[in-house]
Amino acid sequence: NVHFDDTPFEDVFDIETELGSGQFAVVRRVRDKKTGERYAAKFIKKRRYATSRRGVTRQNIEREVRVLQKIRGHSNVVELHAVYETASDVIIVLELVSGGELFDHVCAKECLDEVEAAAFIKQILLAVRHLHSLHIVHLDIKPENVMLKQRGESHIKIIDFGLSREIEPGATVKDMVGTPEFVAPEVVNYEPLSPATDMWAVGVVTYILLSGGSPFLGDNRDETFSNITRVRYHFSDRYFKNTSKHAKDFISRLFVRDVDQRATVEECLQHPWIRGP
Ligand SMILES: Cc1ccc2c(c1)c1c3c(c(C)cc1n2CCCN)C(=O)NC3=O
Repeated sequence: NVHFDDTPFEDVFDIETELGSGQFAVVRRVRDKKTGERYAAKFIKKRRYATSRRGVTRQNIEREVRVLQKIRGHSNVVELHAVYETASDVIIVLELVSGGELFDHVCAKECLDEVEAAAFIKQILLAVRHLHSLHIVHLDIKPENVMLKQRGESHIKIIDFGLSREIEPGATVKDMVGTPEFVAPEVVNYEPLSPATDMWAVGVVTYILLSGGSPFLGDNRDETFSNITRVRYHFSDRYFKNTSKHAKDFISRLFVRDVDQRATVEECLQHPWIRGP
């Protein structure tokens, strides 16, 4: 399991380059001094005082670590390697995925052909099925959080479980989380979150992979939210003229307002667009 090491982080790893940064976390590429192995280290700034709004609470950090521990062992989910703590940060050492973001891959090609897109979406569905089977929802599925293991290969890994949480069946979790253009109507309306919330986001990612455009994005946040709650999207002929009926049906089964009617991950894996010929 994960060793919560008392050895100072700096004694074990050399810090190489910064890979990315968010509001309260910085991700750096690090190298184990003994083995030469490279990892991604996520430095999470700890909240100093209860009344502060800066930094992340211990409870939220422990939740992310607990989720990472629980989901280990699936080839489409990034592996947790170790956890360290300093006075100011908790450092989560993670498997390094060096193929770049799926987002960049799509941008480089403007949009993907259906066979390639379906192959990526199938892997995302396999990772999501793993999470949902453990009653965990990701809550921030978007192209930036889907990364290629190696450049030029099509093996993807889901990363960044900073917003993920365990949702026991029947439990009610409400929270305004996620990235506006990917959130489901229940998030906008502050209604209970569920695995279906992830499935909506899979629909948005699929739409983007096939068209390069974002289905609900408006000129501002309010317009985006209004498009989402009214499920206002369309398959513009410009991008979807040559898209198969199966692909459009796959997306339409996910852009469903009623969470009980929305396709589950199992139904998506059985869909003709994913099962293929
Ligand atoms: C080569 C590279 C470049 C940027 C990276 C990563 C790897 C990366 C990684 C992770 C996270 C949470 C964020 C990461 N970022 C930040 C941007 C992610 N959307 C991670 O868990 N493993 C990574 O390799």
